[in-house]
Amino acid sequence: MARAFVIMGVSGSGKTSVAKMLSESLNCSFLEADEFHSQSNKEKMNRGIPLCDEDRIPWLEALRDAIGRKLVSEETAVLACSALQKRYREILRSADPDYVVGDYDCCKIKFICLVAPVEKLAERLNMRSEKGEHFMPASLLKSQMELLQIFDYERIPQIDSTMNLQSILDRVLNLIDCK
Ligand SMILES: Nc1ncnc2c1ncn2[C@@H]1O[C@H](COP(=O)(O)OP(=O)(O)OP(=O)(O)O)[C@@H](O)[C@H]1O
Ligand SMILES: O=C(O)[C@H](O)[C@@H](O)[C@H](O)[C@H](O)CO
Repeated sequence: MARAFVIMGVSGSGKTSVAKMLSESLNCSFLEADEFHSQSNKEKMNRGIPLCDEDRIPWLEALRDAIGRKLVSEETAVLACSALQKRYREILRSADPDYVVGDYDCCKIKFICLVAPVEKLAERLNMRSEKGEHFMPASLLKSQMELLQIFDYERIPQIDSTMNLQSILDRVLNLIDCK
């Protein structure tokens, strides 16, 4: 059965790195949420201004549609996406046409959250910005951490993202039972 695995978490938690490796392991498509942001969203973040729901909702809807297209064609996909709030994840979950709100076990959209201490995340983001590799500044970490909200009943596994990437991947593969 095709599923969509969403590697989620705040900026710098390693979503892109882990999701790419996972898609290679599963030999499936990789979707990068950053590539779905409008230019104005990226410029806003680059100026150190957190996005608001008005900025995020069309972006999440575009991601939902992209996941939906994969599922319709019976393709498994891996998505790297912050998905910080439950209401954002609900938009992504609705890519599964059979999703009944609250029935997380049956939903074909599965979330795995990467977590790390803020100091570690800031270190990574500062290093990345110095190299000019990304639009996201470390100054947005506080707002990202404040927004991250996971409810126990969603049963979203959390993985310590300070481990090396291979160990994180092994953990993810064990969790999704696809090894
Ligand atoms: N487990 C890890 N060990 C060492 N470095 C890591 C690890 N995970 C990520 N990094 C490094 O941290 C930086 C951020 O990683 P990555 O882009 O994958 O995170 P992200 O969550 O996708 O960030 P963003 O949401 O800002 O795009 C990169 O330079 C990456 O190489
Ligand atoms: O929801 C958000 O605030 C944004 O999507 C950010 O999380 C960025 O996209 C990403 O983390 C930076 O690459």
